[in-house]
Amino acid sequence: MTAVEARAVSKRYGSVWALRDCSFQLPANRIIALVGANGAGKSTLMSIISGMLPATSGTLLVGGRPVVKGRSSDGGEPAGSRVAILAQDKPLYRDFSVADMLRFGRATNRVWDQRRALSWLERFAIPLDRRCGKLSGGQRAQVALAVALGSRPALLLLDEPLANLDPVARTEVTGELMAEAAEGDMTVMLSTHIIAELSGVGDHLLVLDAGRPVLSGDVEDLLADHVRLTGPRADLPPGPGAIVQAQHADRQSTFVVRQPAGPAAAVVAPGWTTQPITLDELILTYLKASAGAPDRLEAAA
Ligand SMILES: Nc1ncnc2c1ncn2[C@@H]1O[C@H](COP(=O)(O)OP(=O)(O)OP(=O)(O)O)[C@@H](O)[C@H]1O
Repeated sequence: MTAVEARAVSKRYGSVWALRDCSFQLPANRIIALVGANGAGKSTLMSIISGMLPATSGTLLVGGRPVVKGRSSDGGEPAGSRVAILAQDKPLYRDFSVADMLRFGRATNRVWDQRRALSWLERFAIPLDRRCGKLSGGQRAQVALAVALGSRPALLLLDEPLANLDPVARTEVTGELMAEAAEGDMTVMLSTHIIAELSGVGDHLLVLDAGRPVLSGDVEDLLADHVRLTGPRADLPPGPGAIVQAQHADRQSTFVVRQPAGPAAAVVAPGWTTQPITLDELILTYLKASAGAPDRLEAAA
């Protein structure tokens, strides 16, 4: 099942291309990590997926249905294409109590699951009678998450939502979200520019660089498919596969290679060693490779 499909989606703000010809498919009921540097286009992509922002060109489908700008999350669409977005600024009414925010959620969403919202708040010990303006940044993030979860989205978009959480809370939140996704009726897409935040979080990866997807896939598959080969200086690695990165010193060459049939295809030629690659290394390798590509995005049309 596909949660989100992008077909040649581009977005231009004036003369700046924020997204350029993005095509990808993201599987349903998973945690998708959307990774990219500042300005890579993550917020823009999430805004388009949520229907808040129109694409300049291309088509985006959620749950198989094209996203139409302005369609609200309670606009009557089928359950499979309901989207909730938690943007960086976490809109909460400062004078509302936490309980008021849940009432607000119930009043503004056609579908509302009070039990789900309440149990999230209980899980993180957020006092219902406290005014939102008196909550810490991390607690406000939890309230916003509870309201988003209460709307029972098929797709929950979290735009750098964990920034205000301490490391313990962050691990707990992502663990709970993974459990909710594993129950089978919600896909979570969370964006970050901090690769270290990712470990153990996303099980599917989408890496954006300067508005283009440079890597997408199941994290385990990606890690299994890539290998680092080090050996005597050579122009090409000693086996099949696409070269993602090549580095040469006087007497030694190192290649990161994407192999056609997983690590079983690794050819260990005399003098060569193979090493697995970590998730951080994999992402950085693709970002570096993309930065060296000739058609970088800065050029405005
Ligand atoms: N409203 C806007 N008007 C003009 N340019 C914009 C606008 N919003 C974003 N941009 C530009 O589009 C590009 C992508 O921005 P976007 O906010 O989507 O990136 P991001 O990956 O979410 O970045 P960050 O991690 O810093 O939040 C950047 O070059 C940004 O300056």
